[in-house]
Amino acid sequence: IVGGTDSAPGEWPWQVSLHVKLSRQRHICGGSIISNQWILTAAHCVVSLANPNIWRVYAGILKQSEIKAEAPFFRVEEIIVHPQYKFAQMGYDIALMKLETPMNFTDLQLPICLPSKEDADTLYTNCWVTGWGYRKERDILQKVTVPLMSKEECQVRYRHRNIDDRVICAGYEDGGKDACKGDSGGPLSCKHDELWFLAGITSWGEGCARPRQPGVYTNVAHYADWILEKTEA
Ligand SMILES: Cc1c(O)cccc1C(=O)Nc1cccc2ccc(C(=N)N)cc12
Repeated sequence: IVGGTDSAPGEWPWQVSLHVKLSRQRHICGGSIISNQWILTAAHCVVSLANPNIWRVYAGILKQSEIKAEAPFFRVEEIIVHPQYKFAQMGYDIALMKLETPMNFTDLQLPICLPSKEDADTLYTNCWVTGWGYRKERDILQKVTVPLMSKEECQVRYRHRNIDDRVICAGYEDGGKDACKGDSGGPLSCKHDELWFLAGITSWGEGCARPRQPGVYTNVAHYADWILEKTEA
């Protein structure tokens, strides 16, 4: 996150940190709790690390420094990448992780509401992106508020890309506040009528926090059917 501030404990209880343990262990991406045994993240986070056994899901944490050898984590039973995913800039940047054991919800680990297909054109006016990503891997979970941008304007900013209703763009004309690498897979959380909705999944952007180069997020409402089909099976 660029230009953000420290989050408070329990402020984003659906935010998880996805770690991979090979010879060493490190944070790879963010993710969101959408039920007691499903995490939603970005396909580009998992597609080259498709073995569920190397992943560790940390929930209910605020600081990466809380993640010590004895810190509890959830193992991953299954990873489902969207079948049409090729690379982030082409869309379909969405993936599901099924936890080996369902989690108990606490004040520090709770699901976020999924938008329905009909919510695809809701005009959210209070959206935040969170993560432990660049600049400088941060210890405390960072948060920054970002205004949503129209598809038309976003297409102008990314004229070599196809910006359609499968993505949401958000950012400032003058830059300075944005998600960045390492925040990938994490939530774009929008508060609407007193409830928080998972409007987007942090996907890509040209650099980070550059003027006129907004962040691009997977439009979760567009994939509502796919998520239900895969998680209700
Ligand atoms: C390619 C790259 C790096 O190597 C290091 C840092 C950033 C980048 C980059 O151009 N963009 C990015 C690479 C990977 C994930 C990203 C996620 C969000 C954003 C965003 N601006 N909202 C930019 C990303």
